[in-house]
Amino acid sequence: MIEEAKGAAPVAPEALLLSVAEMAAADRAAMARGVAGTELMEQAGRAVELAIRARWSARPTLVLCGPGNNGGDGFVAARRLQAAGWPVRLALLGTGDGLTGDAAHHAALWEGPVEALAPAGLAGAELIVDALFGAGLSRPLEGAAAATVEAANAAAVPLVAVDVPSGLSGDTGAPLGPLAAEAALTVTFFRKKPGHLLYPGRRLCGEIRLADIGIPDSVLPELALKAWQNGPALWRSAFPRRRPESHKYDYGHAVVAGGPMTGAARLAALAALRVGAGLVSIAARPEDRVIYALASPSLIVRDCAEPAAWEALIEDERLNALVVGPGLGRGDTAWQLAHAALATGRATVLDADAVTAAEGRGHALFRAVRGPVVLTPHDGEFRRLFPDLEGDRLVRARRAAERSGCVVLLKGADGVVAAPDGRAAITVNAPPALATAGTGDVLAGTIGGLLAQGMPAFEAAAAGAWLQGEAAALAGAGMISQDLPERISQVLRGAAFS
Ligand SMILES: NC(=O)C1=CN([C@@H]2O[C@H](COP(=O)(O)OP(=O)(O)OC[C@H]3O[C@@H](n4cnc5c(N)ncnc54)[C@H](O)[C@@H]3O)[C@@H](O)[C@H]2O)[C@H](O)CC1
Ligand SMILES: [K+]
Repeated sequence: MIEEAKGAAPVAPEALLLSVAEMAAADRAAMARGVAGTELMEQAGRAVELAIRARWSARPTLVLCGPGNNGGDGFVAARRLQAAGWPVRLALLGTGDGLTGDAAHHAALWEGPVEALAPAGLAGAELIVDALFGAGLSRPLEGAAAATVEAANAAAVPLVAVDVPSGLSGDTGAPLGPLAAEAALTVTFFRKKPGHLLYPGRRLCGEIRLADIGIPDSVLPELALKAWQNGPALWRSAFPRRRPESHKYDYGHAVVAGGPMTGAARLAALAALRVGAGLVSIAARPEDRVIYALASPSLIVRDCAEPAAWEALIEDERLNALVVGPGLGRGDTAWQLAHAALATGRATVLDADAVTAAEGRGHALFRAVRGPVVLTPHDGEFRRLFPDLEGDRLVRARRAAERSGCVVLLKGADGVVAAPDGRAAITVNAPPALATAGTGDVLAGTIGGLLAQGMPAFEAAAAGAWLQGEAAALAGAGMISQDLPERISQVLRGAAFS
């Protein structure tokens, strides 16, 4: 289990996400260590200049500066682009009286004219730099700022956002109000924010470039450090290692509760096998026995005609990971099987029909949680299980995890894995092809297979979500869910961590 404690060396420091408030704390901590604010700003503006010059050749550029430090970055970028020979104009929101400190310092270094910010000013620009608002945005865009951003979005001119597209919340990835800039490129600093990865923010940012501006990583232990961009760095140390001297019992025994939709349970079981579970069983109704037996000679089919048989079956503690939900169908069976699984206190994945069966009675389910449980709802299932939770996906997933005592994987293109202790990971590698029937079954089985091998629940859910994305990318656009289990093996064969 990755234990996070303030002051501890952070896990996967390069994948950490900082909230807007944590970023400001990092800035302050850097300055407390003697890094000058004007130097941070110079480096931020330099990062913007270099990112622009790496992608575009010199062209008439208009830099839009806001009244604060985001604007200060814009002044630096404008000055540096001009020094590199670019034709640069600068337009400022307001009179500039509000510019203080670092921003005033850099505004004074700008030798060109300062225009008043207005939509008409966009005429002739072939590149726009949006340095209006960043971390300090506190209300919807209005007045000249709103009109100019609206005109910029309508113009067929690439826009480069400084830190975050103006109008967008760096924490939620949602615009504050009806309007946010649409960027071709966003240059941000020190660490990404959740808003860079959560939709629509991920789309509005365009390409994201992360720049080091001189804030030392040594400031990190002072910060909360509970959110990451999902990737192997976050859970590699907890990933099952294949050892030559091991035998299959070392890799656990996952059991999937089979139901009338046999395809779903087969997908889940095959995924558990492919991700390396030592043994995988399917608890099958007699009438489905042959179908499951034909799915793969590696699958063990156990007769399980009704919930009482399931309860008897899972008394066997060698079955150390239980997957309940895929293919069970709506109705009370899923609820009974889920409760029996939770009562064992063993690692359990509740997916699809098991999540839906808890609709309106989540508390009864959560009270039954005794051991590591991973819930894998999509948006609709989540809303039915946690109808009162508001906020962005990161906030809602965290609250659901805290309330349920389970790891919650809120599936989606910006999937969020959240643990009851507040840790969270946002997945960025889910290709659109994943929105296909059956991928949830594969995901549930993959996580079950990792739990069977002893991975802690948060890391297993994060690794499962990431593997799913990589496997889908390998499978390509025409992917169907049954391609995925084999592709997961392919990803593992090529991975340095398994
Ligand atoms: N040392 C540092 O902190 C560094 C920060 N960097 C850049 O600074 C911005 C954050 O700057 P800040 O001054 O806190 O806020 P903004 O510039 O984003 O906003 C300015 C100001 O505007 C007011 N405001 C908020 N919303 C609106 C609105 N809708 N309309 C009008 N005015 C609004 C509010 O008072 C804000 O304070 C960060 O994003 C970085 O770009 C450097 O990059 C590194 C050093
Ligand atoms: K901006």
